[in-house]
Amino acid sequence: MGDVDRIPPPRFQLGDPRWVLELRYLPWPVAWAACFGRPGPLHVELGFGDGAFLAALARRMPAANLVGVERALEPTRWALRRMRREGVENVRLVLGDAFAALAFLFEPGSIEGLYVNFPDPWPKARHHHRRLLTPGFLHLAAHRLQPGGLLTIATDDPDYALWIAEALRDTPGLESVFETPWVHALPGREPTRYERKALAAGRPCFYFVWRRSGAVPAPVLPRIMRGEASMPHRIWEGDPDLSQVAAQLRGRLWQDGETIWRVKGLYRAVEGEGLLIELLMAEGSWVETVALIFRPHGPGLWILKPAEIGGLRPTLALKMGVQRIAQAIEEATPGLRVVSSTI
Ligand SMILES: C[S@@+](CC[C@H](N)C(=O)[O-])C[C@H]1O[C@@H](n2cnc3c(N)ncnc32)[C@H](O)[C@@H]1O
Repeated sequence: MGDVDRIPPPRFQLGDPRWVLELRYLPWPVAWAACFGRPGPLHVELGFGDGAFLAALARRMPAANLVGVERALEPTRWALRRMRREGVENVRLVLGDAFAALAFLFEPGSIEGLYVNFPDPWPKARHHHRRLLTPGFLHLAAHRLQPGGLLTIATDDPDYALWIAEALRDTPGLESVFETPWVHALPGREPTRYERKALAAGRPCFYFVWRRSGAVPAPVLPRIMRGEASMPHRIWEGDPDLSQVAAQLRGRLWQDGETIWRVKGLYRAVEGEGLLIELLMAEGSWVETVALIFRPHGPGLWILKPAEIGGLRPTLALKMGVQRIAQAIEEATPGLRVVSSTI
């Protein structure tokens, strides 16, 4: 057997603080001028893929500070290589979710140019909830742009383009810089990887360039626990029956004002005992899925806590979600005695 069961070491480690920043380790919001070592207009690309567009933009605007956000590791790795190879100095790459980055890393009215190139269209209606562009996202984008700042979106999916045109029209404080909601060519633009593919296949592209032209009301965002809040957890003494706990949790839904929690999935540990609880949380326009772990914590003790993955932040909704799951566990296991709790 030997090494078969061992997890291989990561092929690549991000740890290059000069270029790559991990969302979960950044202060909210980031003092970008300090991060770049100089003030400068902020330009942000969300979902930068291989980084070609970002690198070209950085060369075209040497005085600007450019931030790219991408949630997938592999493209971030390609982009990092590119920045090094091409000697690009005025770019920082953030590994994390674009919505979260926009919401928490950037001050209102701070971005001069925001770019979303070829966001995944998720054409099936039942997958629309996976789209990056939602009315809530566009509202947030408008709020983060400075007055006169530009939001540029490109897509080759005609259905998505129609949806985007309508959604932009409904977003407060934005207007198209053109007479029409989109144009089919933007001269001088560096085509992205997806754009090249679309153009090579003869698919027309739709380019939206919308300006922040008016007031934008503050969007509803998750409330963050301030101060020295520790991640919510609870420890019990007792002997829970995991089947009972799972039965108590399966499909549960809770609502408190604007916040909704739903148990999306339950997974039993393959080795040892334990449950992984997938919890969907929606607060205002913010929707995220977190994983909570319920497992033994020393002899006779059990712990419920968020899993340390996915750039979790101590939001109030997370704390209240852990509270609800803890209550359900206690309902399923009458003999449990709380030993310690931060919820
Ligand atoms: C269709 S690709 C387009 C890549 C590149 N912009 C281009 O035009 O070639 C969409 C990219 O957005 C990234 N992405 C999708 N949803 C995201 C999110 N919520 N946060 C950050 N990146 C995201 C994907 O990982 C992928 O790299």
